[in-house]
Amino acid sequence: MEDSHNATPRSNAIFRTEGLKKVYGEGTALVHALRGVDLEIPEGEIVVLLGPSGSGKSTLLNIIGGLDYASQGQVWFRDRELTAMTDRQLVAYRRDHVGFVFQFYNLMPTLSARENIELVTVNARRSLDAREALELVGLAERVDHFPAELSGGEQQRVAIARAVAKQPDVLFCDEPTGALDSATGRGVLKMLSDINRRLNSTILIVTHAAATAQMADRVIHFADGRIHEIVRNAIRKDPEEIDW
Ligand SMILES: Nc1ncnc2c1ncn2[C@@H]1O[C@H](COP(=O)(O)OP(=O)(O)OP(=O)(O)O)[C@@H](O)[C@H]1O
Repeated sequence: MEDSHNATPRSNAIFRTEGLKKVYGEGTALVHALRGVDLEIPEGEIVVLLGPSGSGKSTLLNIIGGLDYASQGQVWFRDRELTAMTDRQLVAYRRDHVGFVFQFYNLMPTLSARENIELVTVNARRSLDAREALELVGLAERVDHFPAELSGGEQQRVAIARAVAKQPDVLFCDEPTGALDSATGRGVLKMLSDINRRLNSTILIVTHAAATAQMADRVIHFADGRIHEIVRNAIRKDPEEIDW
């Protein structure tokens, strides 16, 4: 990644925000999606963001993930200020450091599982090959299958393999189990928990499923564009041990 602004000293936080605000729209149609968020996320943790619909969770994820711009305030990734980066630097940040997993998988329907993964690893600095990535999610035998030949849970596992193939420092997961039944969703969360252990990736999960909080190191409760409460779990449960 290219150098950007180094205004503050390094801490063990992978992300830090100060006074982060986001306003959508203009004139009388203003929406205050983030109203001043101060946050530190330590390296290597699983962090779950919970909160009512419209409280700003996805907005926060998108800004930290370099997909959207803040209106005010600052965000640091390690010692680099994301909010001071140019578009080109943000592209490099996403390419080199970040993986995304969305609710609806976002796989290319005309490409096989292998090709979907190779599409994103072709420019990556250090990547697993498609088969290795699919092995991580238990789908190595489906490497030549197309999305339409896979169940929803399997498609989400391919999407996770695609996100982790770049060996990102951080995985952003926006409602990763929102389109899945609970047993399949539990399997997907187990994959994320295993990836956190094996690759040491920091994982941020936005979800409506409150029980997911039990698999986290840290739970951020959001309300009305602000952090309402942060809870640190003494014990992190395996998704298979959680009472859903
Ligand atoms: N592109 C946009 N333009 C205008 N308003 C937006 C835009 N994106 C989000 N909003 C508004 O910002 C607020 C926060 O939305 P956000 O999607 O971050 O909430 P959320 O907590 O993730 O909600 P959900 O759980 O329903 O996904 C909402 O009022 C939403 O309508």
